[in-house]
Amino acid sequence: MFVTHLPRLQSHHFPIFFNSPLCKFFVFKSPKHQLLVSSALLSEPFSTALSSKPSQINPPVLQESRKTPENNEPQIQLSIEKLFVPPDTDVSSLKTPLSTRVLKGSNIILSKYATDSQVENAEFVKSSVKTEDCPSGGFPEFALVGRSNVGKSSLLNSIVRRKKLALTSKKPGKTQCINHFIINNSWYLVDLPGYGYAAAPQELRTDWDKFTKDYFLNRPNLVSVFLLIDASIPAKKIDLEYASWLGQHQIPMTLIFTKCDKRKKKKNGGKRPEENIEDFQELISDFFQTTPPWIMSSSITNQGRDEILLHMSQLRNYWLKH
Ligand SMILES: Nc1nc2c(ncn2[C@@H]2O[C@H](COP(=O)(O)OP(=O)(O)OP(=O)(O)O)[C@@H](O)[C@H]2O)c(=O)[nH]1
Ligand SMILES: [Mg+2]
Repeated sequence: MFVTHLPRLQSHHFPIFFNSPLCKFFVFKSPKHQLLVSSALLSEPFSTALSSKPSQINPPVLQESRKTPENNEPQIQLSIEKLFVPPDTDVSSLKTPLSTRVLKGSNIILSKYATDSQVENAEFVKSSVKTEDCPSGGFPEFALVGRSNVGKSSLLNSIVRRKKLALTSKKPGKTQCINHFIINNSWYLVDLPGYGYAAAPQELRTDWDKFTKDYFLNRPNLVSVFLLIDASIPAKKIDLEYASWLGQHQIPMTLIFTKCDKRKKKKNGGKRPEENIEDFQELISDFFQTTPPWIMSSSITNQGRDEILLHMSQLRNYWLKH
């Protein structure tokens, strides 16, 4: 189901560090995910993924380029204001070309905070159904949320390179608690129940919705939510509404597009993951003033695993220093 109307979020909902770029276009090519940059120069970074509190500057309105490439490969074309530049990052002073600083299959610029991204060890800590029961200690954490069956638990396993650390299932509704996993004894990954599982009893669904939203609103060490969206199917209204809810409550968000390995046109409702991702971007541009950071992934091919870890490391290290 497609969304026809969602509330437009005002600029004060999102911290923006963006300052007039010399507008040039980025071309994101698929399936090789090459990024071609004609030229680029930015003077200030901007952020939607991290709970920092910058002064607010409206981004300039730039055109999006949608040229067809000569070899007819599908592509996502991004203008500079659709890139995510981490806070405290001055891309005009980067020594390497900006194109080499964009994480593969994403709109994310890599900052000086991207260090210690390897997972050395990962352990399950505990399951909770109340925010106040979650582990104490104040380590930075990232929560995986998304529709039931979108692949949250599978992505967690892919990230930590363990097949069964988080339990997965073909049937939706597998994860039912706030599950904390500690990584390298220094940060948490959190697996959450999915939303939108129509077959679950209404009471249970309301319960999951209540405690996950309470967790988002009241967990002080939550660095960013990772909202998972199935890229193998067209955008769902419930996903757009969830993204909108996170934005309205100023909860930092990164979009992870899952199941990017599912490329068969028939199964995908006639659209490839790149096209569904582009459609989703288009739909959220109606209610987000700046593009949130996003990354393409697959738990089958492990696409996006290193990029997600690098992005988490830069968000985490910035958070720890501020
Ligand atoms: N092709 C493909 N299948 C995937 C991918 N990720 C997950 N799946 C499959 O999708 C199904 C659901 O995966 P889970 O990881 O359990 O999904 P979940 O979001 O944790 O689901 P709930 O806990 O029920 O909310 C399983 O059959 C997975 O094998 C992916 O990247 N590609
Ligand atoms: Mg799960």
